Amino acid sequence: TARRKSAYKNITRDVDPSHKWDIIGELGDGAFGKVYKAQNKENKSLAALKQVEIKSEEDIEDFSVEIDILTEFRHENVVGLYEAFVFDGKLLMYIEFCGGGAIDSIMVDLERPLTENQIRYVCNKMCCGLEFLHNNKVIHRDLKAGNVLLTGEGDVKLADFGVSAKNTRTNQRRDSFIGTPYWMAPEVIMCETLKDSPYNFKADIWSLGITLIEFAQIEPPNHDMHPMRVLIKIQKSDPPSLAKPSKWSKNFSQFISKCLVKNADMRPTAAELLEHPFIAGYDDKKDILNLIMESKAEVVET
Ligand SMILES: COc1ccc(Nc2ncnc(-c3cccnc3Nc3cc(NC(=O)c4cccc(C(F)(F)F)c4)ccc3C)n2)cc1
Repeated sequence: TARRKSAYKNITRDVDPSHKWDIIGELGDGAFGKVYKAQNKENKSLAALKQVEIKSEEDIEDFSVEIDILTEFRHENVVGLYEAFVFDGKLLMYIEFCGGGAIDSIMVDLERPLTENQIRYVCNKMCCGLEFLHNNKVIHRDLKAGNVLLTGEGDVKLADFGVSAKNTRTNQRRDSFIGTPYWMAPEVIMCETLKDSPYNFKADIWSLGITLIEFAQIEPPNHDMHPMRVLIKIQKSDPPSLAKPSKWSKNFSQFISKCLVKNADMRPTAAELLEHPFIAGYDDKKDILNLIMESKAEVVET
């Protein structure tokens, strides 16, 4: 099938990756497969390596969507794929390594939320990445602080460590796997937009709004509720907002309220959000660089 061809296009088969890449550490045991830190033998560049057991061609199909997205749609605010291999019954993906890690881990390590200026910078870059993905018909589906990576140079990269974005292009969902509910837009839960695709890209705009509250408060709204209860609450309740609005600028509260509109059609696009005074032209990475230095220093101490 055409799809199978594209899977080959971006995957190197029957070549042993260890000729090119050394494994130099472990990044954690993800929801599926293991994730390592790897270094390119020639140019010394660093990668995050995900290895997954491959039992059948079907398994490769699953990952080919993700590999096609990361290979074909390259953007400075989306993680980049160096290369993918199928070798010795395993699929291996080498992703450019982001030295700062994920923003949820940074907030947990430092035991504090981001400042408003850090949020403005990260939000601006997330909207750039989202605009790019949406223009290429890619819906992220699982935006949250845990899927926003920082590089050592203070760049912001959208990632997806979950299972949701794999079928992005085909919109077929192999299993009716439902993502983490806290960030889920009302219509995604309701699936009222089922007539076209279960999601449209405006769901990412809602999740962006929830992620901004998470940046400001370390946890998303309703984090203390049971996930099943949250599904009902998100549908029934008015959109959430900042717990202590007086702590934040009017622009910030207003930006969030523009994202958190229950009617998806009334939500702005990422491109429109880039014009909002909260983030328009805000490009000062100073505060984010300080955050990364502190977070790295903190790790060294412990
Ligand atoms: C514990 O401390 C750290 C320190 C640094 C890092 N840095 C880092 N940098 C790059 N990737 C990773 C990573 C960590 C755990 C699991 N996977 C990681 N990257 C990765 C991402 C993907 N795929 C995506 O991010 C992805 C998949 C579908 C869609 C999309 C998007 F929509 F965003 F384009 C993105 C595939 C394979 C890998 C190895 N981790 C992580 C943890």
